Amino acid sequence: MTVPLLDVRDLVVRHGDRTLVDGVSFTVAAGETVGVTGPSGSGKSSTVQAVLQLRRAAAGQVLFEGRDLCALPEAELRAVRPRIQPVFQDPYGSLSPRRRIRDQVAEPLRLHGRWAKGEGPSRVAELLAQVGLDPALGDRLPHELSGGQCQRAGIARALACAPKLLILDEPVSALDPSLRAGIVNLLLDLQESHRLGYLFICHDHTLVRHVSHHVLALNEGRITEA
Ligand SMILES: Nc1ncnc2c1ncn2[C@@H]1O[C@H](COP(=O)(O)OP(=O)(O)OP(=O)(O)O)[C@@H](O)[C@H]1O
Repeated sequence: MTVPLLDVRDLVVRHGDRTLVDGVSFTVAAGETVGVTGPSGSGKSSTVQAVLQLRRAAAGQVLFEGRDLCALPEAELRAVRPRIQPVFQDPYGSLSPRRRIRDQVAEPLRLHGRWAKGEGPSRVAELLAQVGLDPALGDRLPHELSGGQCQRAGIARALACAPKLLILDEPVSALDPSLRAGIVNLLLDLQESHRLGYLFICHDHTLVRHVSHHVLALNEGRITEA
């Protein structure tokens, strides 16, 4: 049996004596999208923060390629982190406002030892082209791009980490409706070409059902429908 990319088992997240996530289990296979919906305050962000190891799980397991991230020593966790990349709602918020797009896409390549001398700049241009951006836009600062272009640049930066799983936290809801389909189609194309797994938080029921292989509905920290 193949090991799922992500296997979340009986996840519990608490804040003080409040239980925010109460025994949530699901899997995401490579190349598959799992949608997460639910009203505000139902535990969607707390769940993905625990998957990203930004929040400590009080109980349960977060198995990524079979290894429990909650139990990994920090040094090993650091090696796994680049494989799980978040894409957030605010396209400008995920980039540094004062650094050129090119440098921000290059940074993960340098950090993770994939900046081959002489090939780095062409790799950045390739990543920008992969997300549908003219590589010349690499010279710009985030505020010189549209929201849609900026979200694409954020996705290029995530791809520079050679991820296997993207955590898409409302990735199109802050965008002008006319730009949303372009980003959704880009994500679908990238999923196919890179066999990426997606955990896709989305309030829009029509969209989440359109793009997801499975949908989890959360309510008060529990899955009410799978
Ligand atoms: N740091 C915190 N301190 C106290 N309560 C928190 C904290 N983080 C989250 N909560 C509470 O936990 C519950 C779940 O919040 P969470 O952000 O996970 O929900 P959500 O489904 O992502 O909501 P939204 O759609 O509004 O982002 C909410 O009642 C929230 O108020």
